[in-house]
Amino acid sequence: MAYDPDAETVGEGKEPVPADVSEAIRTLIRWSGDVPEREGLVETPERVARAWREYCRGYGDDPAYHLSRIFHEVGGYDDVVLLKDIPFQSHCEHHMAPIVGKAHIAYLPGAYVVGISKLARVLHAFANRLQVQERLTSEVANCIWEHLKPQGVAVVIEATHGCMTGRGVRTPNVIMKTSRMLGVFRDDEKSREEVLKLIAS
Ligand SMILES: Nc1nc2c(ncn2[C@@H]2O[C@H](COP(=O)(O)OP(=O)(O)OP(=O)(O)O)[C@@H](O)[C@H]2O)c(=O)[nH]1
Ligand SMILES: [Zn+2]
Repeated sequence: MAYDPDAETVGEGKEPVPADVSEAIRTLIRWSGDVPEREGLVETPERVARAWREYCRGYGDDPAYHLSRIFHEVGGYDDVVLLKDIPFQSHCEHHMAPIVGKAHIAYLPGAYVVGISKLARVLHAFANRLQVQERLTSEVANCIWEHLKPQGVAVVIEATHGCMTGRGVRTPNVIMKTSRMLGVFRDDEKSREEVLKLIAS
C-alpha cells in the first residue's frame, strides 16, 4: 500500500494505516453498538486494520513462486506423495468470517518433485485471501497441476465456517468437505481409491 501522509500510526516500524480505513472500522464499531472513543477501543481500528492485512497476506504471495524450485532426483521414488492434515485459516468472502480447517494435498509425481513444505505454502497463499472453500480447493489443485506437471493431484479440504456457527443458522460442529482430483486421480478409479484411502488412513 502506498504511503499516505494522512495515515495514523501506532508504534514505530508498523505499517501506517490510512485514515479512511481506520474511520471505516470506527464506523463498524459504532454500528455494532459500542463507542469507538472509549479507552479500550481507541487503538482498535489500527489493530483491526493491521490484522486484516495479515489475514489477507495471500494477496501479496505468489503461489506459483513456491513451486519454482524443483528436484529431479528422488532415489527412484515414483509413488504418491501426500501431505496430510495441514491446518489453515481463511476467511469467507460472504461475511469475512473465519474458515478454519485442514487440507490434504497429494500428487503423483511426473518428471520431478517439490520440497514438501511448498505444498503447504501454496495452500496458505490461496487461503490467506477472501475465499469460498470450493474455489480454495480448486485453486490449490490447479496451481500444483499447472506448475508441477504431475500425473495426478488430489486436494481434500475439511473446514468449519464461522458464518455458520456464530451467526446465521448458528449450527456448530458442521464440517464442509470439498475435493478436487486431477489427472490419474480423476480419470482412474483405482488410483483415486488409493489416494482417498491414504488420506483417510
Ligand atoms: N458454498 C459455500 N458457501 C459458503 C462458504 N462460506 C460461506 N458460505 C455460505 O454463503 C452463503 C451466503 O448466503 P446469503 O443468503 O447471501 O447470506 P446470509 O443471508 O448471510 O445467509 P445465512 O448464512 O444463511 O444467514 C451462506 O449460506 C453461507 O453459509 C463457502 O466456502 N462455500
Ligand atoms: Zn460466510
